[in-house]
Amino acid sequence: MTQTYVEKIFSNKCGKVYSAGDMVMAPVDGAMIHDITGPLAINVFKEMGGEKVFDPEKVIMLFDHQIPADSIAAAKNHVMMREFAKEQGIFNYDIKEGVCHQVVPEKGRARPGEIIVGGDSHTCAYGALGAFSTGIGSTDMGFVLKFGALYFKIPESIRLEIEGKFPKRTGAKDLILNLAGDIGADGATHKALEFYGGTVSDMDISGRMTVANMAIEMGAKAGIVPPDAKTWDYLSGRADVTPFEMTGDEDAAYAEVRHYDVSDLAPKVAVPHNVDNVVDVTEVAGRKVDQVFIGSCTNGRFEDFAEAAEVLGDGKFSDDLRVIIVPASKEEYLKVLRAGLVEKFVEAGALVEAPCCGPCMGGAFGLLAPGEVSLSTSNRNFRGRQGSTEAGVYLCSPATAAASAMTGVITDPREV
Ligand SMILES: CC(C)[C@H](C(=O)O)[C@@H](O)C(=O)O
Ligand code: SF4
Repeated sequence: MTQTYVEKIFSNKCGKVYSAGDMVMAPVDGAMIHDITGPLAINVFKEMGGEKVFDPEKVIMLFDHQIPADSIAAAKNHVMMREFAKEQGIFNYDIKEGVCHQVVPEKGRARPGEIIVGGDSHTCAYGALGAFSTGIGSTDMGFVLKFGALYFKIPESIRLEIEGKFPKRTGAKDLILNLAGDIGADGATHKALEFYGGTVSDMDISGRMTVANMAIEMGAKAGIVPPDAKTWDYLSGRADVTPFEMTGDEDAAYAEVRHYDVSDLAPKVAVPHNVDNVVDVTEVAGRKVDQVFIGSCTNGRFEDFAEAAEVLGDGKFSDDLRVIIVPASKEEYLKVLRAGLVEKFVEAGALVEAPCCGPCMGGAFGLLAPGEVSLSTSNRNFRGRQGSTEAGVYLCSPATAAASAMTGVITDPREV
């Protein structure tokens, strides 16, 4: 019998052969809570009569959205969660490590074949390491904290076969924006995306994280790259793992198989106010930008900043806009720092901030005024996402962001 990768994960975890569509109560290997949704989940846990969490070692707690506390309400949430962590014996990364979706993989807390849930929609990011990981609501999270398991309807998978070599200054972000444009914001609702093909094998873990991260922008429950040597390499020294082989069978009952060739891919931009509103950069080139944000769980890694730095060369950022650079984690921040990129970006005119979500969600800082335009390497451009509902957010790759930051208008990075 053949199975998709997702069907294999659930069958292994639940000890019986299951297929897409089946409802199962599956144990979770990890439950991530952060400063925004964590307090709600803890309240639900208590309302359910919860006294002790199912396993403190499997609960991952950190603060990333509003750090350091940007309001009294945020500070109170942090206090409440710190107390809960202490009382439950949960290790709390607090404000020290960075954005949840970077920190969880980095700390070796998402592994191939595991089922991980998180109180955040981009939890699908850990699919980059072959885990079935998905975002859940706070009521479900309260239940998970108590019981360590959750009802899942095993999703059907869409098999994506990606081939070809990325042309100059295009990469993982352009690919996933292209897929979002093609599949649409609800084209994969209740399904999982499974990524295969030479392009995906060649992609480093950073690129796979960019791709898996945005699966939810097509409505998908998960976006998964089955493990290979790169996955095990990334995990060695981070987690106690023994490599194994597991992949979706080619002739499994996929909802759909789609083929893509990236050899002719152009740098892509998602235009306000929807992620699937995707065009080639050439179509919007020349539009004025007020703020450039390079960071977030989608593109806040060393590889992303190295790409931006390569485009920047010895140049400067335009005086007509603000450039905000925020590494996604302490580990990534230190890599950027040690490579001399912080100095380079600061000299070029950027603000480099400590690891956090930053302007991505219009939470802590870097908000836009009415009429302003942001160019952002993050994953969402909904109306009001980064401040005023009268502002516009364009999404792009770090290369496009850097090229545009130098000119002050949306710029094709291939021309810099
Ligand atoms: C605050 C949080 C619940 C939210 C999410 O679930 O994704 C945020 O991280 C986002 O990116 O919109
Ligand atoms: S960086 Fe943005 S997308 Fe990622 S978790 Fe934070 S707010 Fe959500």
